[in-house]
Amino acid sequence: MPFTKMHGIGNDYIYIDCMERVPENLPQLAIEMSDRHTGVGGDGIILICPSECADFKMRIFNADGSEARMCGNGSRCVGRYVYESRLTDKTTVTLETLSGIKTLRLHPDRQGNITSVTVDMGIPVTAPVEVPVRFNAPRMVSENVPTSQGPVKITAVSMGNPHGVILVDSADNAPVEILGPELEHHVIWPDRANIEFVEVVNTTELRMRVWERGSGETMACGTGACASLVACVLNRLTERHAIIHLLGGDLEIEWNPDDSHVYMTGPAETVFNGTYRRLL
Ligand SMILES: N[C@@H](CCC[C@H](N)C(=O)O)C(=O)O
Repeated sequence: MPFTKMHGIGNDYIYIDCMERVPENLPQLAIEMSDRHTGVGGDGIILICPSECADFKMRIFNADGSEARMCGNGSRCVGRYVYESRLTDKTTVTLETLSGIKTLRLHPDRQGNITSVTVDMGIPVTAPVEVPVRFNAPRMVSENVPTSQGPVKITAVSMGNPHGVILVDSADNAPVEILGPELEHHVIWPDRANIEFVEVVNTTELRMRVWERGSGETMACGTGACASLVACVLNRLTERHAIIHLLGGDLEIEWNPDDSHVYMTGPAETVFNGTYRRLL
């Protein structure tokens, strides 16, 4: 089975062209291929499929085999893949996902390589929640958040998939590996969640680390970056247009006041092509 390894600022997935045929047992395939010791290695797999209502359809499976509804970094890579594989010659591409149809604007350079992609991520859905978990963490930014024993203030944002955004003094020192898995599985979420730890640098810059549902800490999360900006705007901490610094690089996010859509711009990189032979 041919595949292409791609990443969006270090959020790496294995892309499988399913325009002709879809492999069997996708959750198990995602677990096998994503394994960084015994597989190809990645944060999950992404299938590029035909669509009846858009130019293409994207399906994403996390490294633990769970299927997600949307992937920001993945959608940019799908844009680059379909253009550079000549599956389309359009630079505005519609992409069906489990959370609706997204529009991708591809930005080719003079050689025709797609250096960056802007994705219309749609309208976010938000809710503030308080979660009573215990943690030993640096002091949180918000005055509402007590110290080590008390509730954590979370802004819950759906970008088509669920996110819990927590404000921290320092992204570097955030307890991502301790609080991340605890909050991912907290009972407040009907189907787990992605957890973002966000440091406000200034009104147009954030630093963010993420614990992703089904994949653990990753280098970046596109939907998470969008959710973080939305949470910061709602908490009156930033403007509606900001640069989000993640472990793997930067994303530009805008929450447009006219249409209320969130727009994400960033790179998409191809790493290598390969062939995978399933042994089981
Ligand atoms: N890394 C992705 C999000 C992938 C899905 C997520 N782990 C989920 O389960 O919702 C992104 O760039 O948005």
